[in-house]
Amino acid sequence: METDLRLESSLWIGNKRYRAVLTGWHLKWTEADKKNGDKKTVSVPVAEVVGVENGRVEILPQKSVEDTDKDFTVFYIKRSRSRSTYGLLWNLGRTQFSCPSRVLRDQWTNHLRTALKTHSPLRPHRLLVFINPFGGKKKGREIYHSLVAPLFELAGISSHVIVTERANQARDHLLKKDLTGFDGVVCVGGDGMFSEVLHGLIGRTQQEAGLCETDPAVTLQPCPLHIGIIPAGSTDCVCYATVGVIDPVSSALHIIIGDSQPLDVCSVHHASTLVRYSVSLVGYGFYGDVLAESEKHRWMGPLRYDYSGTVVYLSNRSYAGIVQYLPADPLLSSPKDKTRCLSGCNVCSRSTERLFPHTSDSGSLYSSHFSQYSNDSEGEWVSVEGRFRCVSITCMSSSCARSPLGLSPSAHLADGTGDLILVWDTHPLSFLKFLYRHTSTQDQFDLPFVEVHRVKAVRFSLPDGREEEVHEGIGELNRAIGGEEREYVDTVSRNGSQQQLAQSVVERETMNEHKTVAPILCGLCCKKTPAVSVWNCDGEILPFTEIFCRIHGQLVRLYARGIEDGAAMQNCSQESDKNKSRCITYK
Ligand SMILES: Nc1ncnc2c1ncn2[C@@H]1O[C@H](COP(=O)(O)OP(=O)(O)OP(=O)(O)O)[C@@H](O)[C@H]1O
Repeated sequence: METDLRLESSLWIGNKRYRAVLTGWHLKWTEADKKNGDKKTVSVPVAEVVGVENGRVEILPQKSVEDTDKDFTVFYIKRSRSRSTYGLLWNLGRTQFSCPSRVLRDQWTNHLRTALKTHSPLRPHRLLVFINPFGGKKKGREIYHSLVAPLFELAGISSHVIVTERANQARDHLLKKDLTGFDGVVCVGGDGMFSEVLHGLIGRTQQEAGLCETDPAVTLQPCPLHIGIIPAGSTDCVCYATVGVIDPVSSALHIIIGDSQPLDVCSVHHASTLVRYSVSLVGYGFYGDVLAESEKHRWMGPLRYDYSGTVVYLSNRSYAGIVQYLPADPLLSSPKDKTRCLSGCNVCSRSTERLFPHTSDSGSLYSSHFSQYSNDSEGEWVSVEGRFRCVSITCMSSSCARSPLGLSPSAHLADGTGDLILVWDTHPLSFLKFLYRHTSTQDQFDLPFVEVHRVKAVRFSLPDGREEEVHEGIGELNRAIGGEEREYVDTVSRNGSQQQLAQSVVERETMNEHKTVAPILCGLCCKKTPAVSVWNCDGEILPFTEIFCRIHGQLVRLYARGIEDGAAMQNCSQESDKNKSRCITYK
């Protein structure tokens, strides 16, 4: 096949002559009229060619076509470093080639298109796109139509676009409508919009497999459709943690070339109900309180998180609880091993083999049924009890622009585990040190009051005597979200119901007679300290305090590849000409 696709000839870029070679896996061009030592070669992997067009064509920022019959334009991925982020920005590279004849031009374009089909079989052809017009700065529509749609068109992807008119529309669509013919689902919005798509796709997959999502003991079926995220929200945490940059063009290019990044998902249950799915943070104590407080100040915009963080910090709260966890195999990895889960991560690759041992291709991966959890449940549960500043479970590093290394810098995207972070009650200044370390490169786990464990499942309950009081709170919260306990607890909306939830949390705080930690300072913080906090689940308040969390290894797949190591790529680009074919470099 490689020999069939091989093509070699002289081509011109401007008035310079190049020797161009298509080998099947790479398109390379080298200046022809220079001495050997001065010759520069550009090598583009075929897998990273976005499209090939006849004529002299420009796509971004505006499409323009000059239809000449001896020219063709190749579009491909070009990387650049971003000053503010760890990952690499992907831009649309473009080179216009001229041929001596139309016949040769057609030969080049045909060969390149055939090579694309042969060597990039996982590229999507048809996508279902949901745009939240109200996410972030309300620019979702503009971002999609000006930056993303032209790239999809160039790559020959057809898309069915739905601009949402209400919260949960995307989730409901995915749960109920015909999805035949789609290769993936793209959400244009923030983490809330991603969560809608996540819930819709996981729910739909289990429905079709006849599995009961609400039962924590059931091993869920991985979703067959990929998810693409075009960041257009306020925080875009999931995009940052899986692509390394928050940039719509980079994300669109990952979708186009059919990148595939498996992702672990944490299911959160209360008794026999499924409460929610999470991919980044399930946090009790500080993170729950900050979310509840911030919901009261939505009018402040993104500033509300800083304000609420300060208020909650000053109120100096800690909460009693019992945490039970099922440790993951310590021989595989550790949350303190100082490694980072980057593109091509070995730990995650080995996990794919471990989680799906009888599958060699992605098609059968989705059709088999697994028993990963039943083996794990034979392990030993560990139980700890005490007062905590916060209890957090995260399935990924949860890095973001503010905390570039994240809540758990060595967490993996797809190893079937989560990291449980326990911050015991401590002096306010020590806790401040812990929080501050998230913004620097200092190790936030290297503190005597912090523990971190790699886990498969976590159970949180309240010490004896607290349950009744909490159930009253749950009843109150359930009334706030509109009635009795439901099998599937609907906490997805960040709008009305979420505000009511926050309000009822506040009411609960002021009604509460339990005061366990003396407030420091005054004014803001002289409210009575509540006996229980709330859970923050990927930015939503959960209506239950006692929960059970289970990590489902590689339950979904994103059009992403994890964070590319910018430093390594740079070293690669400094390699000698001889080694360049091994590196993904462009000039
Ligand atoms: N048309 C709509 N009207 C109102 N709410 C919507 C609509 N479409 C989606 N939503 C809801 O809006 C919520 C927030 O959207 P989104 O996540 O896109 O933006 P964001 O909150 O600004 O960003 P982030 O989640 O990254 O902080 C989501 O939970 C989603 O369910």
